[in-house]
Amino acid sequence: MAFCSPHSTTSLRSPCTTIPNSGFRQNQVILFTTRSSRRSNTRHGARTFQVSCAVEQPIVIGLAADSGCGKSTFMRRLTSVFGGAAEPPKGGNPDSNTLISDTTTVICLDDYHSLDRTGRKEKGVTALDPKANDFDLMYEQVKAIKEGKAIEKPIYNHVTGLLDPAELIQPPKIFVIEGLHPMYDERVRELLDFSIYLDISNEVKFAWKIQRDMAERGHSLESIKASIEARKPDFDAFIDPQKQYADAVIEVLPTQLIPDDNEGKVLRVKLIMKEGIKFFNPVYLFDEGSTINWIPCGRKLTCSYPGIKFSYGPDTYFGQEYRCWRWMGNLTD
Ligand SMILES: Nc1ncnc2c1ncn2[C@@H]1O[C@H](COP(=O)(O)OP(=O)(O)OP(=O)(O)O)[C@@H](O)[C@H]1O
Ligand SMILES: O=C(CO)[C@H](O)[C@H](O)COP(=O)(O)O
Repeated sequence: MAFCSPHSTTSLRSPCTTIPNSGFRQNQVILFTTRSSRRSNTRHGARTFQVSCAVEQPIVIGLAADSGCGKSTFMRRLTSVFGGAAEPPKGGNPDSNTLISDTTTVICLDDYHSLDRTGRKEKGVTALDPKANDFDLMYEQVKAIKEGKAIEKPIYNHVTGLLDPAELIQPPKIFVIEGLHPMYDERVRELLDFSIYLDISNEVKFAWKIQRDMAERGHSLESIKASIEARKPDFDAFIDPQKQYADAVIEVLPTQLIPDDNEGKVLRVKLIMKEGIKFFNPVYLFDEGSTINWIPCGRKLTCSYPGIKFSYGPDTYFGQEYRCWRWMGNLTD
């Protein structure tokens, strides 16, 4: 939404600024001239008006999770909800981590790794360690986007493990920063309009990562397990604590409906939503504020064994008021 107000140029002392022809901008100044028979406020009958428009700032959303916890999967779904298919920047680096749709640009915070793969190995740090990341640049660039300015963002190349030349990112309507540390640095955190943490339990994380890294990335079971174990101390120290700052946390845990399930195909999901966030109304089931358990009868809804179970109700999380929506089971249709 844009708020526009017309002023005659003489009523404003501000100089006229030129605006680059790209993206969404704030404080746009548009000059236009009309012919007028009246001489007041005119030169040779021409009357000049200035329209200054405060255009909506990009909305900035942070999505945090460990590697292999479904950030890309979740973002693909979310950008399609916002509108348009998300694609890598056209004509750019084929290994770019960025996705752009009509409304939304998603950048991956791996692009702010200050140490490349060799550098991390030499220094004995993981990518989760803040020492391997440039938070000053992350802050400056997210702030610039929020101010409606384009940025030259570095690219971390996951294929080569090197830092590639920067890519140009224009300010979109919705700007999503996804990765390991969107809520780690207080300055970056303050810029977020909304934040989400995907809290995937170790059992589910193992199942998802093993299935993907063996099928798509050619890793062995042993190497995947070793990598998850090696990252665990830094995950606990630097990634997991960010969930206390999130406006919404999505916990994914193994089901309790099937005793000793180790397939990880039937899940238990808990959506924890902070109260009182601007523009965000926690979702609820049937009756706001109630707690509901529901097992569908099976005649109206098709669901395979073991069925599904919902509940909804108020909860506390890190000492704050939240609404909590729980889902257990599997809907097939
Ligand atoms: N909601 C889900 N239900 C079932 N499987 C999922 C879900 N989300 C993700 N997965 C599976 O988990 C694996 C990892 O997901 P994804 O690639 O989206 O994670 P990521 O956090 O983007 O990983 P990375 O940071 O390592 O690139 C994929 O194989 C995907 O199919
Ligand atoms: O935790 C990660 C975030 O996705 C990656 O492991 C990190 O970015 C390093 O990447 P790579 O293993 O490709 O060098």
